[in-house]
Amino acid sequence: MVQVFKVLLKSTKSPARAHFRSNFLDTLRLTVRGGHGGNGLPRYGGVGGQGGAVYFVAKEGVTLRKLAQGLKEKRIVASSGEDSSKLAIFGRRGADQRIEVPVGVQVYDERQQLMADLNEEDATCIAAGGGTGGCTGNNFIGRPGDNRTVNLDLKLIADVGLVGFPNAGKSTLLKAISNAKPKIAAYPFTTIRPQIGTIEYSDLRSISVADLPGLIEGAHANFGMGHKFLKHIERTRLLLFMVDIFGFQLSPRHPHRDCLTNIYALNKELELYDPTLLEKPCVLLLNKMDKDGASDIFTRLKPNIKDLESRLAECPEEVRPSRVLKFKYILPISAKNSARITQVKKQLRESLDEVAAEQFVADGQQIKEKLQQRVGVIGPKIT
Ligand SMILES: Nc1nc2c(ncn2[C@@H]2O[C@H](COP(=O)(O)OP(=O)(O)OP(=O)(O)O)[C@@H](O)[C@H]2O)c(=O)[nH]1
Ligand SMILES: [Mg+2]
Repeated sequence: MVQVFKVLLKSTKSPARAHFRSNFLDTLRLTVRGGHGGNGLPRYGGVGGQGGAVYFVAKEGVTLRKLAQGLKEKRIVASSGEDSSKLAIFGRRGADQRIEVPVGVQVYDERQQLMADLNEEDATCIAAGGGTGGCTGNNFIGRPGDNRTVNLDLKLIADVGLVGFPNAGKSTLLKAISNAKPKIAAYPFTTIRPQIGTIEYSDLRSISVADLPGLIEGAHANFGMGHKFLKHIERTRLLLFMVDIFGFQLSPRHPHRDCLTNIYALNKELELYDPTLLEKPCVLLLNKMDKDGASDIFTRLKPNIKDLESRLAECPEEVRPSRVLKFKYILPISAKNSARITQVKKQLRESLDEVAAEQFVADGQQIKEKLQQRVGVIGPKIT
């Protein structure tokens, strides 16, 4: 495996290397400690102040890089509670440490257990609680606060996630349909960090689209920082697959794969990373239709792309998925010439509405089942 990765690194020149060196920060490890509880005063029954807590608050506009740069050290300690004294029988509570983190951060403890998913503005979680102040229950000796290492893992939240191999034209499309201004170039790995663009509709509705760096085969096994990017797909509601109608070849050392095989290969990467991703609603765009010969390829492959099962047996084994994707729509486009861009926008909106309607029905069903369980056998039947 390592060997394959080395070959891959060698064969993909500077842009790929830039990709691997990318310093986009989407994880951050911090040590957090709640303040120590103040001591009580046994003679007077005085209670020590509670130690301060370290807590995280999700805020738009904050990035993990800014957060890391703003911290003096990666250890955040809240203040201790004050001891009880003759003049202050109830010791003052220690000051909290309030840390702003980006919206979309998940907080994990040292055992990789999820502590909190801060997926909306102002969502809050206590990372380390303060120690109790000294009182009768603890012989008037203040307790230490929680002390742990936490991992902040940022997963972007967007309505739509763009998925494809490098150079397919994902960023070109994002530029054409949204307010984003991504870098576009004729070599793989131009996009080295996820970027979100917003599509504005005339009725003031807006949809967010995440442009993700191109995947490579083996991304599921973390080649090409695959996990770093695949994880962002998890939180999108719709996957927008994009392939070059002429196929793709990562480097002369790699096989050239036609458009159909690339669809299978993307399918397989997602399946290996997390098979539940295949259940997400998805749309397929076949790009670069402006180039000579594109229509012929499209006409030839269209029936097979529509029914991915039909040629699955001929797909090379290393990229053959065990379960194929079911696209809601398949659209041939030219992102560069903005051909069929209006249709893409329309389809994305319609597909998201369908997803929302399906979710609504599913939620309703779930509520009904819960009510049914509560009412039990003696209650009225809910229809
Ligand atoms: N002819 C043609 N070229 C296109 C089209 N869309 C994109 N390109 C070209 O394809 C190349 C790659 O485009 P990008 O938008 O950077 O591709 P990408 O998928 O974002 O690539 P990565 O960021 O490396 O994953 C650029 O040279 C684009 O000008 C298209 O519709 N037609
Ligand atoms: Mg790009």
